[in-house]
Amino acid sequence: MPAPKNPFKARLAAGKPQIGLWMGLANAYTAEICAGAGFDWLVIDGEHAPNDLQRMVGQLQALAGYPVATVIRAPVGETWILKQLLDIGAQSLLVPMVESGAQAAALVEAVRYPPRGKRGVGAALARSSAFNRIGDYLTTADEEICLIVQVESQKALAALPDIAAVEGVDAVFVGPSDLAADMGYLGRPGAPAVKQAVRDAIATLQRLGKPAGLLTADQTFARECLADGARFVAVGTDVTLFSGATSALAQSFRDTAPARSGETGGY
Ligand SMILES: O=C(O)C(=O)C[C@H](O)[C@@H](O)CO
Repeated sequence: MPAPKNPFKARLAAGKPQIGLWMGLANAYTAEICAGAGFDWLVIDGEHAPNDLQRMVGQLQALAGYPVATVIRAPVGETWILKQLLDIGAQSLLVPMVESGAQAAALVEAVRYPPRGKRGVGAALARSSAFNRIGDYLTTADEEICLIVQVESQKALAALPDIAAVEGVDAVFVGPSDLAADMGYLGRPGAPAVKQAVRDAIATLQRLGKPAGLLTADQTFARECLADGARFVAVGTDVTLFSGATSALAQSFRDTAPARSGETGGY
């Protein structure tokens, strides 16, 4: 019995665009709500959300029964955490702050078993092998791993051809927020210069035949990038949707309610 097929990787290979959502609420309950929304893929963010391994396992389990692909973003591209994420069952890994071909090649080694790589062999204990019930996991896992590297600095964009040329890098995610910061537009991922840099990167990746993706809550920009050839676009985050909606609802009554007299509680 082989490792499970990776639907995210399969859709990339088929050239089908995938619409996703970023999850930073870091819990299985809201992850399951997102799973039923109709997105093609969901990111469990291990970099900027309070996601530890136990929380990420819980979210993987909550999502397991739904027709949605899961991508886990590692906090950093280091072997020790990548092997743990793979062992808990992540098949698609998003690794931040990749800036060279050499760094990308080292990541490929980290997510592959010997002899093609250096991933530690712990499948006997791992959820990824269905706790050792997938008999052929060790010899079939590599093919179903999808390694997505993030380019999010000017240095990374300059190295984009080298990064994209690395065998084993399955896709490249362009990070508008960090790219903006690096370009001198901190907090302004929608600045024209940043948007152009993102679109140029997508065009380069299209030319190199490497799937490109990004995260943007700007739906117009998302559609522009899809038209440019982006293959996996996250169009929002659970945190900002939840935070924005709750604030808007509260404010809508603030505009009509009398000024509070300072009393508390007492519903
Ligand atoms: O640089 C980016 O953009 C990303 O990598 C996504 C952000 O980190 C995400 O957390 C939204 O701010």
